[in-house]
Amino acid sequence: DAPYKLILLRHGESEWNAKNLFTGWVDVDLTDKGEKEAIRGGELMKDAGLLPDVVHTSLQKRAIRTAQLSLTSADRHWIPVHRSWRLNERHYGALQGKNKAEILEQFGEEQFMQWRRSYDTPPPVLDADAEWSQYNDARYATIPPELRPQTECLKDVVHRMMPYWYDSIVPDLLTGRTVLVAAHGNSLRALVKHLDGISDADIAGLNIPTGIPLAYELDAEFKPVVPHGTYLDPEAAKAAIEAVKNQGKKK
Ligand SMILES: Cc1ccc(S(=O)(=O)Nc2cc3c(c(O)c2O)C(=O)c2ccccc2C3=O)cc1
Repeated sequence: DAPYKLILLRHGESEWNAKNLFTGWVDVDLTDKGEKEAIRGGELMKDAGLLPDVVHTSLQKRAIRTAQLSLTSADRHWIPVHRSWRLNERHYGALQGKNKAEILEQFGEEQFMQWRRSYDTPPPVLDADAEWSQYNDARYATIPPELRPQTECLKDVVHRMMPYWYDSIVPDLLTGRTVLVAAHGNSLRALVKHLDGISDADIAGLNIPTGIPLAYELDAEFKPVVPHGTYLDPEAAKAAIEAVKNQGKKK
């Protein structure tokens, strides 16, 4: 019975975050800093006595390794793990592999700002045989080709993530298990949008700090007992959220 315990953990710095490139479905690894963030995330769970019984993650190594590193430092490396493309980062289409300057040059400020704020406008598609395409990657062979993303808007991410929430995560919660979801900025945004009932207009402005577990207690209707959940290191979370807000204002 309620309350159900859910922990969200966004992977830390990746090799392309450090280079300020759009990553999306490109499968880059964590940097040393990103690994340390994951380890600290596990320590925070352990200190809080919030021990996952099962973990759900994506098919991308930065999330898979964040799950493993955090669970190891929480002494919970032995729990069952489930991986799905439905928890992958948002597919950034033709922007994958590009930095801000290249995008501004190629598409202009107007288009850039529109994409940035938009909920339902996807970037241009990435051709199946393009340099940063994963269209023919073995791990996506089980997705029917017509369903395989070649670009996504946030709305697309919500729609492909929600079946996984209902069919795979909720059943685990219903058995009384504490569930860890170790995933990405936009796949976690999609989940938080659903949990907290955030509007299409507001969700683009929501940033989930990396490496700090976000704990939700859900009632019998799967509504958060505390809206927006509780970060296991509230000060660090507050500072990180402020920093991203200021970074976004930077020209
Ligand atoms: C690689 C990169 C480019 C631009 C930035 S930003 O400082 O301008 N902030 C930023 C930019 C964007 C985005 C963003 O969240 C952001 O913080 C987007 O979400 C986005 C979604 C679909 C197309 C384009 C964007 C987008 O340009 C950060 C990182």
